Amino acid sequence: MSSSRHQLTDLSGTFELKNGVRMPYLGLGVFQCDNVVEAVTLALETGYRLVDTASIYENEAEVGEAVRASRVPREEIFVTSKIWNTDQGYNSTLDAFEASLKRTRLDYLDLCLIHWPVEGKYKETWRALETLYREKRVRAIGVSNFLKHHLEDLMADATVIPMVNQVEFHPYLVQQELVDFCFSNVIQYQACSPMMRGNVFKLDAMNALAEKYSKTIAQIVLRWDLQKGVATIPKSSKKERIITNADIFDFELHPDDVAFIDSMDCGKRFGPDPDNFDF
Ligand SMILES: NC(=O)C1=CN([C@@H]2O[C@H](COP(=O)(O)OP(=O)(O)OC[C@H]3O[C@@H](n4cnc5c(N)ncnc54)[C@H](OP(=O)(O)O)[C@@H]3O)[C@@H](O)[C@H]2O)C=CC1
Ligand SMILES: O=C(O)C(=O)[C@@H](O)[C@H](O)C(=O)CO
Repeated sequence: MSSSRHQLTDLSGTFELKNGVRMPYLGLGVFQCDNVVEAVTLALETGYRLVDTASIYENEAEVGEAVRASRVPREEIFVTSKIWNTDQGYNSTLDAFEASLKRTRLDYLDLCLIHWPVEGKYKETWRALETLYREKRVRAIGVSNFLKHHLEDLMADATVIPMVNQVEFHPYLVQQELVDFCFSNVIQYQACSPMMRGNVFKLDAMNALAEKYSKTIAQIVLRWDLQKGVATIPKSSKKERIITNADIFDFELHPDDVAFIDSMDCGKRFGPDPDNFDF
């Protein structure tokens, strides 16, 4: 996937989901963010139009507060939340969704994801998300941390194909086969932990690329995401970083450098393995 498919001209840019809803390329992740209202407010002022939260992050209320107080109209902001593992199942998902919405004090969510593929539960969870989607309580539905076999299993019974798969994605974990499967099924790939939970800043090879382009390592890795057609949700709670992380629309990585970053893939995760998690 190259930049030629997308213009990648500015921070207001979006990927079109299978149902026509437009999802911003880049958003602010707020896992373990200690100043959510301030960070989301600044991000929206900077031009970010997507915020990624989850019930387990225990900050949906702060995300909603910042979104509601923003000068940016609600319809221009894309809010994602997720159904946590212990809430999976049909009725419990409906309840968890209502609880999330209540905490945000928003009228709707833009995207709701199954957070992890809990065996024996995720199909019923999906059926509940399909209900919420049909009832127009949420503009798009998707999954997170789903591998190809989880997606194939889910899609065998689904009436709505997931619109997004949010997955750990960075230079050490590309999972190209999963990326290709999602692209061929029009499931938008979205990178979580795009900066390897901070570990990308230790890589000499990324530092060399940053020097070559006179950019920061964060800007290189986030630009690589977009040139691969992958949406991305970097987290920072620091003012300067929230601003500079989004400054990725005035340069283009050469295809050889995109391929070079691809070649760093060694299958290393910084988060849990979707086939082996216990929470
Ligand atoms: N669906 C899922 O299961 C998961 C979803 N996510 C989502 O993805 C988001 C991002 O992933 P996350 O795991 O938080 O990690 P990231 O890969 O985004 O890395 C965040 C770390 O990088 C640091 N950082 C950010 N920008 C810079 C910079 N320019 N220079 C130096 N350091 C920087 C941050 O520190 P500081 O804040 O101090 O700047 C923080 O320590 C989450 O917030 C969450 O929304 C994440 C994990 C799993
Ligand atoms: O951030 C998330 O969305 C996650 O699910 C993970 O961070 C997960 O909670 C984890 O890393 C637990 O160790």
